[in-house]
Amino acid sequence: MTDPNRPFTDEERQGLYRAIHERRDVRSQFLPDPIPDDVLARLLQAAHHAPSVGFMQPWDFILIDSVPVREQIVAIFDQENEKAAKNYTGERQHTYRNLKLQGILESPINLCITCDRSRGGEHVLGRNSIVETDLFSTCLAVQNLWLAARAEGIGVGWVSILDQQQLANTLNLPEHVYPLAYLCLGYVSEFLDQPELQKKGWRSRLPLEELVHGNGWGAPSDNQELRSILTDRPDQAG
Ligand SMILES: Cc1cc2c(cc1C)N(C[C@H](O)[C@H](O)[C@H](O)COP(=O)(O)O)c1[nH]c(=O)[nH]c(=O)c1N2
Repeated sequence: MTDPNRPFTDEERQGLYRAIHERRDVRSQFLPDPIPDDVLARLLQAAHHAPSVGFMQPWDFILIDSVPVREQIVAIFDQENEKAAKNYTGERQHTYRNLKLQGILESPINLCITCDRSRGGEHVLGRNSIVETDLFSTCLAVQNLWLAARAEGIGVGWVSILDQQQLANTLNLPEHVYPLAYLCLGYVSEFLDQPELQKKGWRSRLPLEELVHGNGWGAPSDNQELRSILTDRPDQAG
């Protein structure tokens, strides 16, 4: 058995930061190649090892490879995306309509990660005050899977332009199970070097130093040394 207190080697630490910084939301670059079962199992294990409130583990994993089911999801997406496009006018709407925001059929497999809101019974440790902590926990499972996938060379795209009730009906979810994340998974032709929305001029990454406050909202931190290095990626410093 390995010692859980052994320090991470430099290489292990760099690998983790690399997965974090080079993870991308993928829509356009999927290849049709299937994901081998052992790789898929590792991704699901990574998700299942996420933290969860009261160790509730509220997630289930619905693997969707059926083309007819995925076509139904695309129809839900098209309907919601049309509504979303109408939130913009002029050039902005034109840009929106030219964004590719899902790879449901291009990817070889889709995965819906759900949150069973009743798992663990009526009183889940840590969930008595903030009831949404089951949803937060499930988001952490998504992120674990997303990072593990990046390390495996697999792209993940989150599709949320979907009517939740129609999605739940299509996947036959019981009433107490919430479809938290609809994900497209597959190998990719390339990982972009920056978020696709940034590359296409939709929105840019905010400067971290503007987001770090001291002792309350809006007050810049007094820690000048910290402020001066926030512009660099700390894993690449020195
Ligand atoms: C909860 C949630 C929901 C969505 C997303 C993300 C998350 C966290 N993202 C992906 C999102 O656009 C992307 O993460 C950002 O643009 C940043 O890019 P990278 O993920 O760093 O490549 C996303 N992308 C997309 O094309 N269609 C979508 O419906 C969604 N929905």
